[in-house]
Amino acid sequence: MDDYHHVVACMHEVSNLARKIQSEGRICLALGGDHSVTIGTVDATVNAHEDVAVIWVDAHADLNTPATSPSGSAHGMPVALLAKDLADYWPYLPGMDWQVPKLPLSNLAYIGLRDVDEYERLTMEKFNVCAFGMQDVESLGITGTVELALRHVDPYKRRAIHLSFDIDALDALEAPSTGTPVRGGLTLREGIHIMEKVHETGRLAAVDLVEVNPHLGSARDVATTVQAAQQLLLAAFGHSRLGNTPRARDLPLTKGATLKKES
Ligand SMILES: NC(=[NH2+])NCCC[C@H](N)C(=O)O
Ligand SMILES: [Mn+2]
Repeated sequence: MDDYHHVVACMHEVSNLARKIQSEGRICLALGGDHSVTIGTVDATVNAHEDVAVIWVDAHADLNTPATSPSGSAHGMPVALLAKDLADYWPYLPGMDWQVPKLPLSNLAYIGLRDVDEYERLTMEKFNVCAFGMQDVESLGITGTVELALRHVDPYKRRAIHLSFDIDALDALEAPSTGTPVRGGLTLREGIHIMEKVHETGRLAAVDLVEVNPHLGSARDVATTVQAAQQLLLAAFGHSRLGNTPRARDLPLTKGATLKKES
């Protein structure tokens, strides 16, 4: 692919901004768009924190290099570019001098895989990458899957967590407006469960919600996809399906009503 270095150069800006947000102690949210935005956002997370775990929820592994990619698409490559273990597999690309691959593949877990290219498979086997494909979600259930994924990437419960969620991890019925949809995926409920459990750790540092493309599909497809993305994000940021207690913990009195007994 000839213009990958342009993408990488733009991602320098994204990384700087995302790093600033995280250094202020805020959770960085990136909405996309192309999954290659993670070249900037994950770079920021690994530089803003000592020790980082990545949960990558996706139908695809996004683990190609220019030498292995069947499509040449940048969104199929970000994990390979970020991975420390794969540094030697990249040629020198002008514009990417700022980017140092720092993420150990052992700190990453995939959830939702069901469309993995041959060389991505080979890479996963060679580097023993932790991956929960849809078969695993079927046999372990989503609760077991998330528990094991978190235990793998963050065994001592002390790492900052970067959660990268490609909307195509959801079944194409749940999120049709995306560029590379694959049937047989997660339900929205399973996606929400992942978000809730990662939120519960209290160590969420950054979230990407990507590959939402409102230019694809009918108006109904777009509404379905955008609503799914909204539900996922609410869950990631602490919205409870059972309701959240208001910050002001007192129940307001209706005008004219008086409390007879202190409760
Ligand atoms: N973020 C995505 N939607 N990635 C899809 C990648 C598809 C395919 N594996 C490729 O490398 O071209
Ligand atoms: Mn992806």
